[in-house]
Amino acid sequence: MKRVGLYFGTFNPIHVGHLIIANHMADYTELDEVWLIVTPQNPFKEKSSLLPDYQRLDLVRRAIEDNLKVRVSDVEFKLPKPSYTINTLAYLKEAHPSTKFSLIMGEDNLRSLHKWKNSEQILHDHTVYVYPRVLTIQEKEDLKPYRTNQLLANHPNIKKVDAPVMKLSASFIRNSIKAGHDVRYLLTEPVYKYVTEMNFYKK
Ligand SMILES: Nc1ncnc2c1ncn2[C@@H]1O[C@H](COP(=O)(O)OP(=O)(O)OP(=O)(O)O)[C@@H](O)[C@H]1O
Ligand SMILES: O=C(O)c1ccc[n+]([C@@H]2O[C@H](COP(=O)([O-])O)[C@@H](O)[C@H]2O)c1
Repeated sequence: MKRVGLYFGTFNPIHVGHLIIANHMADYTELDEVWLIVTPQNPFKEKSSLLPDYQRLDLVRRAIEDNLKVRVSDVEFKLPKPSYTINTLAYLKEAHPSTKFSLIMGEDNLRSLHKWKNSEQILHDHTVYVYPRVLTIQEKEDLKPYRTNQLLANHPNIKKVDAPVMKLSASFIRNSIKAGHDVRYLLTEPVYKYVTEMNFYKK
């Protein structure tokens, strides 16, 4: 059975922080592949600087190039919105019956996992690979209850992975481009070239 870790994100744009995690999970854990699931624009959320779905997907394709262990998926583009992870998992399981799907998320997202639709079922049926994040003092405070929460702290399906930590976000990159800073080392070369050519995030 193939083991695939799903890494969900807006990827607006995909940056080296995302790629380091995806590659680490594919290379250092028992996962065979990592699929980057590009999340469509949430119809309930206004985001003026959000590139259209197909352009963010294109950037992810350019970023992973020919990496056989890190793939991209547009599965959520065709599914009902908003994209509940439980629905995406159900669709993927049906489409790929001989694949075992796991989730990949940062420890910051553990804070809100209990609010996800059918979160207990997700945790019961899937391994969740959790990587460390650089947390602000407030985020550390917010996480405290979950560190001591039995469901999450000692859950057999939560696997902590000591992946490299990089304090970088897509919003920092967008703001940097807008302000005219040099972001070439924060993106892969093909992504940097394309973002520059297309004048993305300049306004
Ligand atoms: N530097 C990073 N290292 C590890 N994980 C990251 C990093 N940046 C973002 N992530 C995580 O990767 C997932 C996908 O990232 P996404 O593009 O949605 O967020 P982002 O880069 O923080 O973007 P934005 O700043 O626009 O919110 C999210 O779960 C996010 O928490
Ligand atoms: O399924 C849910 O109820 C659910 C609720 C919130 C977030 N998620 C997933 O988590 C990803 C990150 O969410 P967010 O809100 O941190 O951008 C998002 O792309 C979804 O795949 C899923």
